[in-house]
Amino acid sequence: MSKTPVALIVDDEPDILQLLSITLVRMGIDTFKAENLAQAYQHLENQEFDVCLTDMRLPDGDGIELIQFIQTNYPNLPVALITAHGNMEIAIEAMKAGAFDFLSKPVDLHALKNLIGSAIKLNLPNKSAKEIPARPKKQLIGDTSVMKQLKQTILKLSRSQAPVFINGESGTGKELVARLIHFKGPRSDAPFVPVNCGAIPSELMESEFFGHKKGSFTGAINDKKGLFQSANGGTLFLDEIAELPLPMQVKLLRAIQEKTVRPIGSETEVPTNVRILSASHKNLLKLVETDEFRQDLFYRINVIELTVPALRDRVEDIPKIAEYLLNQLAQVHGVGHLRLSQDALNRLCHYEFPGNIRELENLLERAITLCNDEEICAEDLNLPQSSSSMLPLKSNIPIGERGHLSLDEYLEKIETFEINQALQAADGNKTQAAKLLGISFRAMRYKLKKLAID
Ligand SMILES: Nc1ncnc2c1ncn2[C@@H]1O[C@H](COP(=O)(O)OP(=O)(O)OP(=O)(O)O)[C@@H](O)[C@H]1O
Repeated sequence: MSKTPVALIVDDEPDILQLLSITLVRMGIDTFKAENLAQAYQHLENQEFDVCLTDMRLPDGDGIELIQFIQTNYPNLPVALITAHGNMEIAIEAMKAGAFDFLSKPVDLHALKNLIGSAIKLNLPNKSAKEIPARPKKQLIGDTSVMKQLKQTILKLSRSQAPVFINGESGTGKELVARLIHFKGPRSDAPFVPVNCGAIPSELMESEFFGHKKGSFTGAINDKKGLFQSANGGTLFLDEIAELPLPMQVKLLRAIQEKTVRPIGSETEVPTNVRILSASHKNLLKLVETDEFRQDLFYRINVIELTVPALRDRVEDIPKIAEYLLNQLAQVHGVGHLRLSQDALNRLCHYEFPGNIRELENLLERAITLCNDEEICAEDLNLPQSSSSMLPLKSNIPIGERGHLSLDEYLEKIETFEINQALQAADGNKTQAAKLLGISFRAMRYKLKKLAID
């Protein structure tokens, strides 16, 4: 029989303490109560706990102190802060200090149950291999110190419910990092729902995120669940969050803050229990300064920021990553063992990789189809002539030789050239090509149409 979970509740108001205790006991959890920090420290010394709930204001200190104490002395114990309603600043401070999650007063029973459920799962013994749900097959390869640090941070963050913003150039592995945070944490048997914010047409965004009721607008022929509801219990990964139009940013902030959504055409709010992870290759703080991204949303999603380094900043990892990707590609293509010649490896280690690991993946995939035997040589890689080139997508349009062309025609020619180069580097993937060019998917779609590029 599994052991009964034990919770520590810390609050200086006896009524609240009693109420929380009764609620938890009804959920099958043993509780210990403390009215101040001193009592809490004493309980922690005498008893092992599975979860701790603490109020912010305590007679001999505050909840943040307790969170820090637990982080240092009992790092495996999930602790959540109970805050005054709407006090997001304190909630964010608590999560930065290592709190697993927070609850707003008056405590909502549904939210409390979800929180306790996730916390208890954290310390359950590892599931047997059979029980483990589909995990991401892909691994995060790399032994450089920056990658070791990243892996440790992922493990730590997987135990928390805090929103994480993942920054890094296109193709560095931001989505992979988000998946790992999800799959190593207590939400792993619920869905991980990735969404590319730059790829949803603005007019459909609200319905995509929050769902709609049948008949609520032309074309709404059925009830539709939104992404928040699809990710319920799990994680919603907002990729390219900088591409969200401002009106949508307001609605998203509200949904995150209130933990409810209202489908279009519905009278009622639906509670949601979703962890938000987000990513962008852009500098969000700069966008906040130019009023292109809302500051309040920025602070809400960026409680913890994680940077995935560019491949050129961890060159020592290139051989291992290349070998790993080659093995994966060999399986996909049904070919035997493949290896890189020393020459090919040298070329890769000297290449700039503007498209990072995704570009390496594309490049190896092309090389597999070109190579004659099981060894991939430097020529098969088809890298630009000058391997030390910092800009492999250099325009070959002579600047200053506009000739008879008008300025617009000349600029269009350069644009067409650069877009074709990016499409080639991204193996025809328009979303990736747009990222390489530093433009949104919408802008890319517009330009492809305008310039009649196939
Ligand atoms: N460290 C790594 N080891 C092995 N494979 C990796 C690593 N990092 C990324 N990859 C692989 O590289 C590809 C690109 O990664 P991913 O999609 O996570 O990047 P991204 O930063 O989210 O890209 P984008 O900005 O374009 O959305 C994926 O196939 C991923 O599995």
